Amino acid sequence: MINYKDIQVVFGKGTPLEKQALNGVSLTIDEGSFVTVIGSNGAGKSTLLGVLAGDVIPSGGQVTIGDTDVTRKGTAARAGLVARVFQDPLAGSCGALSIEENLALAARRGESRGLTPALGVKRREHFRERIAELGLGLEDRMGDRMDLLSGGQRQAVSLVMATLAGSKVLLLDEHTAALDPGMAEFIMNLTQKFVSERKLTTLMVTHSMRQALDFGHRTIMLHAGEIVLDVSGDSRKTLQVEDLIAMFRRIRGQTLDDDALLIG
Ligand SMILES: Nc1ncnc2c1ncn2[C@@H]1O[C@H](COP(=O)(O)OP(=O)(O)OP(=O)(O)O)[C@@H](O)[C@H]1O
Repeated sequence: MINYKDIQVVFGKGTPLEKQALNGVSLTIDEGSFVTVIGSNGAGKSTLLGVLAGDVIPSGGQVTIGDTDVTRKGTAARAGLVARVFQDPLAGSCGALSIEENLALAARRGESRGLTPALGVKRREHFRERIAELGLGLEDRMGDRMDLLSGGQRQAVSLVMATLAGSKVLLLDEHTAALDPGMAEFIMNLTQKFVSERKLTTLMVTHSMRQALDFGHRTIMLHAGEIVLDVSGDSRKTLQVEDLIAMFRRIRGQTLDDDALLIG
């Protein structure tokens, strides 16, 4: 179980650019639950994920993952607990390293260094099998540099990387936003498969209202650093994309320029 308790995040405190990114967010997420997170630009969505990943340390409140209080732990200290996939496929991997080398690094997240060889024969075979499962033919390109792959191929490899070290929490930050619709669908199906097979507790930020309702068990909407909508169960099942867009409009108090962006 994940618990955010009265989380406050202030960037640039005491400067003219001071920004309250999260304002007393409290949220409990059951183990194995898949939560979709929506909200306008600057609402605090990435910050919410950052607080769990450890790259944002809150100025107030407490975050726990299971029995572990991670509030003040940095990213390295919780690397074995939390995995993250970003919008930019290269943000979570190293473009100059091969697919295989990236997988080797990902598999060692949260492990103490020097105990096991990063690329032993067994590990190599395991990586090859995991990549072959993607059905993209990348198992024959294990030595290719990551930055030679297409955006969709990189996101597929990034998802495999995120599930290699056995982290039970998966954070997805608009991980299909830069992909064409066909590839976005492929990556979402893969995401769904990994999440359900591995029973991952998942938070997925998306600007697509369609994705927000089609995937997961629960949807939350952030606005100005606060949770303004939290739906699950039957009330979520009956919710339509149009309802979400109407709420979005009401909360933002303005007309959206491009509904297609949100629906797609
Ligand atoms: N490191 C930082 N330093 C200063 N301000 C920041 C920092 N990170 C985020 N912010 C500010 O905090 C607010 C929340 O940012 P956040 O990235 O969480 O929003 P978001 O909902 O993910 O937005 P988007 O949909 O545009 O990605 C924004 O006003 C942003 O400019």
